[in-house]
Amino acid sequence: MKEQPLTKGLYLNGEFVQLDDNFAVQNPATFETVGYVPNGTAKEAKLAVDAAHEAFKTWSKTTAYERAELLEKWYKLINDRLEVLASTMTIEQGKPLAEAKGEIQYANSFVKWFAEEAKRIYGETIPASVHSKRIIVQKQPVGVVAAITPWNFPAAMITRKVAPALAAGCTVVIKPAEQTPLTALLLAECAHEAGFPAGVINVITTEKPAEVVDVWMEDSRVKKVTFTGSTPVGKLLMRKAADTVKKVSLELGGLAPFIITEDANIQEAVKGVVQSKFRNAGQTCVCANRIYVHESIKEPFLKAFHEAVLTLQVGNGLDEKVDIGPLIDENAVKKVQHQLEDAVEKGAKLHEGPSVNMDKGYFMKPVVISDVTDDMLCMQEETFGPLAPVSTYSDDEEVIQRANGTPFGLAAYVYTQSLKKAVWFSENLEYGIVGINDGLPSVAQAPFGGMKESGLGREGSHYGLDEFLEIKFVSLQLI
Ligand SMILES: NC(=O)c1ccc[n+]([C@@H]2O[C@H](COP(=O)([O-])OP(=O)(O)OC[C@H]3O[C@@H](n4cnc5c(N)ncnc54)[C@H](O)[C@@H]3O)[C@@H](O)[C@H]2O)c1
Ligand SMILES: N[C@@H](CC=O)C(=O)O
Repeated sequence: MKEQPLTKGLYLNGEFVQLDDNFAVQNPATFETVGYVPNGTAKEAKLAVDAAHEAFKTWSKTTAYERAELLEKWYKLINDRLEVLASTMTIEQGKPLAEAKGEIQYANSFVKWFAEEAKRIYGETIPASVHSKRIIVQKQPVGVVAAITPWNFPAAMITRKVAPALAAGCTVVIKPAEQTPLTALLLAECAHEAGFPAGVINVITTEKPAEVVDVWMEDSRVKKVTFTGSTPVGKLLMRKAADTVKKVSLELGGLAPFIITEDANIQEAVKGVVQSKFRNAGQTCVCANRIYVHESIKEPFLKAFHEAVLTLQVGNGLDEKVDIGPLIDENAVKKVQHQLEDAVEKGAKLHEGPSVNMDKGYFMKPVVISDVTDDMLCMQEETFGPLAPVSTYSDDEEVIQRANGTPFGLAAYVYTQSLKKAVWFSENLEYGIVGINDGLPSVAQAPFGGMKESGLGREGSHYGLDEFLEIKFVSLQLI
């Protein structure tokens, strides 16, 4: 029997609210409508800030232990609903069910980590230069936080922001991506049942992102904006934040180099590059985008890489044999196809991928191209799809220059068996995250974020908590 589309309300001041105007959520694998959610407007955006501002007055005064307890309850409810959260994510976003479950666990690891970390928001005392004074440093929550998230990680990009914000004592207004609001609202249902007070968490779904987010950018009660998404939208928000001098964290696009040196273990490098390149059909900010292989191992690497790619199965993510689901929409498919055509026109060699027999859905087969040069589009702009361009290099100085020669600086990878090279590359790559013989470096306890135009600030770890805290210097004179 065909499932009925889910109908959900947006989450405002502790209630799920229906609106007359709703928009449809489409399954990118089948084009079916899988849900309807409210099309929030400036009105709901303002009501959300009113609620979050009011709730901040009491939430910010709770003890770290009280906040930790609620975060732990949220964690447990998310865990209990792992299956429904994952299947909802697969039908609205497309990623294979096993990957969706992995994302829910990854998302929940932030809730767990920050539940524990809430209790470790330590201040400091600093030796004063006169007998009569004491210098005390206190940390306090910044206030109402606006969190704007993308569709590629519909759960983890929310919890990576919201869990530390709540742990710090902030309240939040969230705008999930229009493609993936259902997962966000299920997370809100878990939070509601966990017992967070009304107004502490608000989720405004909308098909008009600028209308909602502009209200938050203009409102001086919103003290911080934390955004994950494309670099152009991130820059726009940074400009808008200037008027009220909001704190800003930006997790933006990448163009990750994946360097395989002459002494690398080729089988391990292939495993790592497949993991990094094709996770979420190539739609992750830290995906290998430019693969640089030392010229002396080009042939054995390409052969092993191509063989591995031919084993990948493309299809509907609900089918458990599937490794690669659909892309998010038609524009995503067009962008990757355009990069592929541009590369082949400029001389790249195509190594055909596995066959894909889907009559509907935004599917693309994974392909490898070799003889790639830096003037090709796939080496200059984020691909966000299953196209793997392989270029060769001859010495380390040359490849580091090519790897760093971009405005992006999110993640980079190096596969090598030489300790000296591992250290040299990790010190010279201008990237916020460097995976050495590791194609999957993201974890809750480590700082995630980019340099240059890939972003500002860090998420995850104790650094990610600092983003939601003000530092107050109290100068105490004993008179
Ligand atoms: N660095 C990271 O941690 C990280 C993680 C995931 C994704 N990303 C990046 O995100 C991008 C893919 O996500 P996307 O396509 O959803 O990005 P996007 O910038 O189009 O959208 C991200 C969010 O911004 C909202 N938005 C869009 N236009 C807006 C506007 N004018 N004003 C206010 N909000 C607006 C969207 O509705 C969505 O919620 C890629 O570039 C990827 O690298 C980065
Ligand atoms: N893939 C990232 C998120 C960006 O897309 C992660 O590992 O957290």
